[in-house]
Amino acid sequence: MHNTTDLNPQAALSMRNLVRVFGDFVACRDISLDIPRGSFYGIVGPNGAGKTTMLSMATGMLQPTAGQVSVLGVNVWQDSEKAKALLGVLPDGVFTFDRLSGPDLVTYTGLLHGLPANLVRERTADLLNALGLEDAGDKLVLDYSAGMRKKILLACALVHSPSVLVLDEPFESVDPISAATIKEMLHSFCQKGGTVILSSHVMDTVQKICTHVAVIDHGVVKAAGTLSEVAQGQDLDTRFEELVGRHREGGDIAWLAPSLD
Ligand SMILES: Nc1ncnc2c1ncn2[C@@H]1O[C@H](COP(=O)(O)OP(=O)(O)OP(=O)(O)O)[C@@H](O)[C@H]1O
Repeated sequence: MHNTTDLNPQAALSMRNLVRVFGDFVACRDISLDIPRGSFYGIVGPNGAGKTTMLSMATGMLQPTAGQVSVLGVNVWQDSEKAKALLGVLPDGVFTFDRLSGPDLVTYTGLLHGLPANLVRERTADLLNALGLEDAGDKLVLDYSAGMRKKILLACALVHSPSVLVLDEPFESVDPISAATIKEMLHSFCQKGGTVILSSHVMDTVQKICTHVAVIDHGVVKAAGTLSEVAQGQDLDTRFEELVGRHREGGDIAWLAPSLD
């Protein structure tokens, strides 16, 4: 039994009292969450709720103002090299080396992780093929479509075969056939004992593929647990609205109408 104030070394990802302040704005306010190993964990919340901020702190990309986080018992901010080897991260809209071709970007990422060149070559080919990017050839990532860009960054997150995947909106802009392939890939990764944490705005996707879910709003965890614990017998969409309670009146903007003359 672990003290709830301590990081939980059994968890895939354990966060304790994470806080992030930007100027005088508190984006994350005292977030504590344990993500069980082998779970498929959905993070949902309205725009600006703090999901990306939380995941960035949890993956060593954004320094917390306060709090602790560990991945499989390794402290992310004290032992960052070891932690980063365990993590595969698809960040939301950050800078990448986009003047490289897709295959070069994945290869470069694999080599940075210290993998041997022949293994990187094989894995790069497998990933491009599985994600339907084999025809992009030498096109620079800069010239990729939004969905292609998402998929090549996913390939970069997977190339070193991490144990815990943290994916910020992995299906955004991705076509339905590629999305189905990615879901299958992630599902099989979980079945082998891997952990997937993803943020999404699509409740239907979360309801269909996730085992667990956390609802974040205004920088705090409103509810977290298995899907059925959080949904409490309701549709996840309905429960979400109930938890964040934010349906706004004013959907009818009087001047927003086609000109009929
Ligand atoms: N670098 C920054 N400087 C100032 N404010 C920031 C910064 N990064 C994030 N914020 C603010 O923190 C809040 C949470 O942002 P965050 O990107 O974590 O939300 P989110 O839940 O991921 O939203 P979305 O669903 O729209 O992607 C927002 O109000 C945002 O403007």
